[in-house]
Amino acid sequence: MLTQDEIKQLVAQQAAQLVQNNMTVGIGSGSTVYWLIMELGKRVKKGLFFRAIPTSKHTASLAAQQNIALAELNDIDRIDITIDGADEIDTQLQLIKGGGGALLQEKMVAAASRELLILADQSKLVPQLGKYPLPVEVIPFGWKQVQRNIRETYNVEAILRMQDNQPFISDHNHYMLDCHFERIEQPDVLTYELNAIPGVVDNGLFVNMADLALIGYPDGKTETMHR
Ligand SMILES: O=C[C@H](O)[C@H](O)[C@H](O)COP(=O)(O)O
Repeated sequence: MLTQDEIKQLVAQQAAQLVQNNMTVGIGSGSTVYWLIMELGKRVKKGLFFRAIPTSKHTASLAAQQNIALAELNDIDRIDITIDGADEIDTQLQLIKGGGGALLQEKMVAAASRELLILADQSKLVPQLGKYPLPVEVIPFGWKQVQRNIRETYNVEAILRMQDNQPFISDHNHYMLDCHFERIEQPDVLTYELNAIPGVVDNGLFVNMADLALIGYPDGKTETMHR
């Protein structure tokens, strides 16, 4: 039986084979994507050339260490494929992302992509989104008003994410509220409502964005899901 980390490596190895010469590729963030970057680094060493649009500072730095060519989202027209992880995936391939704090750039890069492929181990598959606390990225000014608004509107806990006893700061200098919905009945409605609250920058629901998901299992099998 494979460990969770070995499953992440397995799906990353398969996904890395999809990258072809001269493609423009969005590279997600997180521990699954770490293995993707390592695999792509090996292929770059053997002569593969592609442009990567990173979704976080951390991904940019890992990719640079692997000699992967980086490009800015502003400098390209369309991205051929983006490969990313997720915190939860439902059967319709709706997602919760942002557990690592990178949801804003991830969503922008995904939106500019012809195809979004999600890599995950089976523990991320859920019948309904919401057990994983939904990250909501907010500007620091007046963030408690956003917290109060979410608490009162939805009767859920919205907890300020902390790191080293300080508020967690995203790559774009925002705070993160982790919202314990437990059950999200209508992700399409919720994402719209949350993003309409003044002070919210974006939230971790990725609705109708993923085209494919590659799911890995402890027995070493993988499954491709389509939306
Ligand atoms: O902000 C982080 C991203 O949305 C990640 O893709 C997500 O948290 C999954 O990360 P991991 O592969 O480490 O479980």
